[in-house]
Amino acid sequence: MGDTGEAVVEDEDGVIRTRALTKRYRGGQLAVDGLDLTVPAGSVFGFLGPNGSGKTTTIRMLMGLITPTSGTARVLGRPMPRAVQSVLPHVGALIEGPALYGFLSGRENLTRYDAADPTADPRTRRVRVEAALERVGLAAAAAKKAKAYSLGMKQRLGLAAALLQPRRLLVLDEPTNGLDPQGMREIRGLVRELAAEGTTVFLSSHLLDEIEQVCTHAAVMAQGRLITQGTVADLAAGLRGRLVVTTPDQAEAARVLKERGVGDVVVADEGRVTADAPDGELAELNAALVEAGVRVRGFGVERASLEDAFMALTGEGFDVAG
Ligand SMILES: Nc1ncnc2c1ncn2[C@@H]1O[C@H](COP(=O)(O)OP(=O)(O)OP(=O)(O)O)[C@@H](O)[C@H]1O
Repeated sequence: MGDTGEAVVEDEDGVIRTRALTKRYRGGQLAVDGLDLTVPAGSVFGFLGPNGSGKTTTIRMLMGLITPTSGTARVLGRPMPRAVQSVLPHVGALIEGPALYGFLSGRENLTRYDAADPTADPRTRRVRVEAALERVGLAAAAAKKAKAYSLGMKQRLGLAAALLQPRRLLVLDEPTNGLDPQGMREIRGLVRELAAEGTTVFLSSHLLDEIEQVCTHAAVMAQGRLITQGTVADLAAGLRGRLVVTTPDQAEAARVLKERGVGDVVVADEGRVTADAPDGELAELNAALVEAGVRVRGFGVERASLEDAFMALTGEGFDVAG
């Protein structure tokens, strides 16, 4: 809306930056509550939270589709929704499933998308469309009608549409939702490739392992609020792992561990004894167990997962289903 004069710049404070971003829907629902988000350039940023935690609402504000109730959002250094016209050409988005014409082929759908972009040169349209089809692995199925596509193929076609132009930022809302494991792998592989080429990718997910597999950074949402954000490694490392000893001699193992000053020793199920990961040498502890006659069948530290981090932070489980 008029604010297209300044060039889009790389904001050193992040490709996406929100401050106290808040959305209260008309019905009174506080969907996003005071969100401060910083997405570094070049990151694959996972926006994680259970269903209804405010992810889609945030993405819709970032893309200028809805107006915040209060607070600010900057994308590529420009304020949204004010600078929507200068920002969106640099952003590829896949939100709530792509809108496709079922009676048109994949290729024809992409051609339509490209033609709807006033900045796209019609003379090079064919080349762009073929390159995008190739990119997402749909070249062989390009002549098929979109209604005959599987969910995964439709999702890939949506991604192809987002990739018709080189993008600085890709915003993907639950890109693997409803896909089978093979489809998920393909989308994740594509995300990794795009990131390797320097595109910042912001993707929402309610799947913790997905975030752990593809993201460098993550933010965790619950009930409209940001719980934490940072590198995925730091989020999990913020929690110490658990020592896990597998043995038929659980009571004796527990006694030895306590004697050695190991904290929070718990006799668990399946012949396991767990405890805080110790500071000292693990081999010595193992030797002490063996020396005391404990039959050690397994011994090691289990790394804390993002799911552990989420539970530690919220005191709640994560709805990994769905
Ligand atoms: N248009 C709307 N009007 C009123 N309330 C809404 C609207 N859209 C979403 N909400 C509510 O806002 C909250 C956040 O929803 P949102 O869709 O942003 O969450 P989400 O994390 O994206 O979840 P999902 O993964 O289910 O899409 C929910 O309580 C939801 O019911």
